[in-house]
Order: sequence, then C-alpha cells, then structure tokens
Amino acid sequence: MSSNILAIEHISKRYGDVVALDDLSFEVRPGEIFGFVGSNGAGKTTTMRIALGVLSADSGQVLLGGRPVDLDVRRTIGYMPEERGLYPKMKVGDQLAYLAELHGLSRRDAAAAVTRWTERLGIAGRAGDAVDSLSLGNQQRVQLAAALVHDPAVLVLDEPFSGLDPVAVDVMSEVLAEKAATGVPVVFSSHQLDLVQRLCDRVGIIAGGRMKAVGTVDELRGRGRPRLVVHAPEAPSGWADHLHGVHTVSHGEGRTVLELSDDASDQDVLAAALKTGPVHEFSVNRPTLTELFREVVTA
Ligand SMILES: Nc1ncnc2c1ncn2[C@@H]1O[C@H](COP(=O)(O)OP(=O)(O)OP(=O)(O)O)[C@@H](O)[C@H]1O
Repeated sequence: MSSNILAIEHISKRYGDVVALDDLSFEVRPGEIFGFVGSNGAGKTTTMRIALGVLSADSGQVLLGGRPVDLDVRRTIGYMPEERGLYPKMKVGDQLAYLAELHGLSRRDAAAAVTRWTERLGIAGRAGDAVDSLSLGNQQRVQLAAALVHDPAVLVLDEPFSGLDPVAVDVMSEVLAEKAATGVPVVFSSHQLDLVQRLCDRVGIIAGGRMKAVGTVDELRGRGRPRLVVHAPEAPSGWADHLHGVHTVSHGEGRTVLELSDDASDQDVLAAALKTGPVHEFSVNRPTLTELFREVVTA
C-alpha cells in the first residue's frame, strides 16, 4: 500500500448556485505530509469529503494508488471529519474496537490496535469512559485514534489540530510524522499556518474553490516578493518613501520593513538608510507562510 498516491484530479462541485470547487487538482505523495490551507468556505472540507468518497464531485476524479475511491478503497483511508462523529455515549475502547472491526480487522487485532493507539495518544486511562465525558481535546485524540486503528494506507484529516493544547499538538504532530515516515500519504487542513509551515512537506493554498498555489514551504515562500529589513535606529518615519519602487510595509523602534519592486535598487535603499545614521542590520527576508497566504487569498 505504500506506493499509494492520492490524486485529486480536476474536481468541481456546486451546491445550487454556490461553486464550492472549481477544477481543483493536487496530489499527496507516499510519505509526505501535505497541508491544505484556505479561508473559511474556501472548499477544504468539500474536497476532503470527495476524497473519502462520501460526497460525489460533479466532475473530475479522485484516485488512490491509481484506483477510483470505491467502498473497498475507502476502507483503507483513515479519515477525521471536521464534524468529528464519534458515538458520544459509547466507551472509548469499545468504540475504537468497533471501528477497527468495521474496517476488517479481526477482534484480536482490533483489541491490539486499540491498546497501541490509546497508549500512543495518551488516552489509555480513559478507554473505559464514555466519549462525551472526555474533554474536547481528549475527544479529538480519540478521533485521531479512530482514524488510525485500522492501519490506513492514507490519512485525510480535517482540521485535526483545532482546539488542541500545545502538548496535544506535539503528540498529533509526532504521530502524523511517524505515519508519513512509513510511506503513508498524509493530508490535513488547518488554519494554524505556523504549524503547517513547520510540519508539512508541501502545502496547497485554496481560495474560492480553486488551487492558488502548491509547493514546498520554501518554494512558496520563494515566490513571494522579498522584503528588506533595515535596522537604522535614527531613521525617521517615511525615510525610504521617496525611493523608486520601494514600499514601506512597517516602521517602528528603528526597524523598517520594505518591499521592493523588481526595478528598485537595494543599494539605493542602503545609501538612503546610511544618510539617516548608523545601520545595524540590512537583510533580505522571505515572507512567512502566513504573509504569503494573505497575499494569495486577497489577490
Ligand atoms: N451542504 C452544503 N450546502 C450548501 N453549500 C455548502 C454545503 N457545504 C458547503 N457549502 C458551501 O461550499 C463552500 C465550501 O465549503 P467548505 O465547507 O468546503 O469550506 P472549508 O474550506 O472547509 O471552510 P472552513 O475553513 O470554514 O471549514 C462554502 O461556500 C460553503 O458555504
């Protein structure tokens, strides 16, 4: 199963007059963690539901290891839905064992998988408790366990990090990295872009149902306009505004961040900065994923 590629190919989906997805394509490769980011309503959940096969696309297709996602293929996917979907009154251990058996594991293998994952996710002590007696963060750990107990060939997780405390974020991050290291393609959506930047091999930015940018974090950051950071403590506000092709992004406490158009000269900027007094720092910065995201979705 480790040669599985999850390929989303030209999918479109409308809800009445609302175009939720418009010719969206991307792929998640074996062993990679793919971050799927976009504003509220951009189409992430719709994409993931179509990838799982619980919602059908109007056109386009989803292939896992070259096969359309039918019932058999769907059983090999570990899915964490945004709306969650555990049985609130059922005991954690029973529920996970039930889900594992539903995915084809024998009773014995299911029990072993439940023990392994509840221990790994730090909820073994709660196996005998009803799901709704757990905190939301712990319920989310159970939800992740539910996505993992049948040893899935691919992981599709809708906002798995939302509402988690930093320790739970670390546990979730480690588990995703471990699964990816075994060759499983992992895709998750998130609004926590610092986390996406840290964790993901590649990222896709979706806006208005269209894929606006896909690449490694470095590739995406490299696409953004570079910024100059100038630390000139005596420079007054607006000191660089008269320079050709230079836009001041921010200025405060002697630090100025500037954006330069292609025909602007960084040497002219340096000369202008030196005229104001000493220059302690003069460096080029690439935008963060968060800055890039804002640029892409508002373009
Ligand atoms: N069942 C539905 N009926 C009608 N419109 C829907 C339905 N589900 C989603 N939509 C619309 O489709 C678009 C995409 O929604 P989707 O839930 O996929 O976005 P999202 O990126 O997951 O958003 P969020 O980050 O808020 O979870 C939105 O305009 C949404 O209002």
